Amino acid sequence: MANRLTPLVAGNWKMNGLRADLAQVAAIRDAVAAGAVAGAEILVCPPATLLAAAAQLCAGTPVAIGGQDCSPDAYGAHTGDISAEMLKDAGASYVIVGHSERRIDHGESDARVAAKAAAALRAGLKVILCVGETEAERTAGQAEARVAAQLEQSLPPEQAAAGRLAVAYEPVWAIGTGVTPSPRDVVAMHGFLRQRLKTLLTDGEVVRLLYGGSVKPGNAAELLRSPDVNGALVGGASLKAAEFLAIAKAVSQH
Ligand SMILES: O=C(CO)COP(=O)(O)O
Repeated sequence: MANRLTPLVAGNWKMNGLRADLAQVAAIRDAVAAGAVAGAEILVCPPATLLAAAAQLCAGTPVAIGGQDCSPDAYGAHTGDISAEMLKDAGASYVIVGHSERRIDHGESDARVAAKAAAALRAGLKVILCVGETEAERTAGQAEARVAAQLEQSLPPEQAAAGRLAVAYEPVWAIGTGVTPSPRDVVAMHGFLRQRLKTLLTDGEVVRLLYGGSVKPGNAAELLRSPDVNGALVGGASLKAAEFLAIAKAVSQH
């Protein structure tokens, strides 16, 4: 049975954006409020410095704001870290955990990612959990095994996750490179992830599966049209409202 889940189109600004760029958030908000992307849920994840201001701009509108990471701890002596409670307090409703840039740059293990996801759910946030293989793993024929292991080991506890979990498939080699898997490969991996999710979670059928990695206005419709692709996690192309909205339109119309 094919899923017909409301697609989620999420922008991950990564370490980009100064206060002047809040104009992009306002432009996204205005277009969404005017009905430009009816049929898709829109989320912007700015850097932590802009989160409260972005949330204020979007308060009372359908545009959600999210964090890009959170601590597994609620508070305490963890210099530089931000807790899920703080994100929530600043106006976030989502947080991304387990992005490959965090796994690689900060040595985050699957267990730590699972603890972050659990902390986010405890704080009342929704979670986008990222998984994805490296180029070497794909070349070695280990893409599915790698992604399955990451999924299993970084999932938060099932009860907490119900209705509040999305999984993003982001092949590391497709992030920021302009190279994407073929639409066929995306369909195959998402189908595989759907089966794994159904085995692991009672509501695995309705967990949204996002694709991320060099999504652009020109390839969004083709990459995202499979029933098991329930949205996108967009990096570089989410920094400009016009590009992000073009992707969201392509997703909402398929
Ligand atoms: O990592 C990504 C989103 O989280 C994808 O980034 P790009 O869209 O810039 O390839």
